[in-house]
Amino acid sequence: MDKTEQAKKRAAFQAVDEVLSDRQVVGIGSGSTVVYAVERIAERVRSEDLKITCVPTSFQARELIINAGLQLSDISQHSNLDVAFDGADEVDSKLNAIKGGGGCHLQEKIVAHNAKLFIIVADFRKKSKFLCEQWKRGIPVEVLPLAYVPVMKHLKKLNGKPTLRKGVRKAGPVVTDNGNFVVDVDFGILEPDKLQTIDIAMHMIPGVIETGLFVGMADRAYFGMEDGSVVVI
Ligand SMILES: O=C(CO)[C@H](O)[C@H](O)COP(=O)(O)O
Repeated sequence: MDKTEQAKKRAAFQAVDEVLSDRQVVGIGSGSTVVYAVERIAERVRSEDLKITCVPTSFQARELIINAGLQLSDISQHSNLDVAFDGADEVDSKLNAIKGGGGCHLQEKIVAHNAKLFIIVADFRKKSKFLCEQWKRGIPVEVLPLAYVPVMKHLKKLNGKPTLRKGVRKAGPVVTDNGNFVVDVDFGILEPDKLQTIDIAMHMIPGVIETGLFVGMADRAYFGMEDGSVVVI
């Protein structure tokens, strides 16, 4: 396992060990770091006989839950979650985050918003002072397919540089689990006090379904560092 994978695993394991307790309803995020959180939840469920109910944020999360033998529910049956564990593309020093590198931020945001605790697990590459310092792909925005052209026009008026996300093997745009497109918008480096204004402005554009800016949502972030430590903010 390389250094980055080890860092992801350490962060996820420590977060689950410190936060998870019996009889919780737990949101399961998406991406590669959350895989380790699910691994640790499943280990603890088995060894401590915990009663944990899991709410997925994506097709991937649903499969992770099922394959780990955990109890699967959904947000309509369990809309009051105790905690949600999720990865992030970048986290600033005030715990604001960019999510949606994997295109799952709509369901991730719904689950995080309905959780008492929202815990981010990530490796050292995701820890920044300001958002978009290291993450150069822009803010992921989920967009209604028929509206992507006018939405991109209006994102440019906000001084953003929008790009329609294209598939790697698939010809044409990436389609989310919800049947929508993703537009990645580059606004340059974003200082914490600018985030809410820009997020509200994007939400005001008809056709924008959800942004990957998670402003003031995270309660804690666990970063696996290169030196083997875990930094918690
Ligand atoms: O927001 C996400 C998916 O929509 C992921 O949590 C984010 O992309 C981080 O993924 P990884 O843990 O693989 O770095």
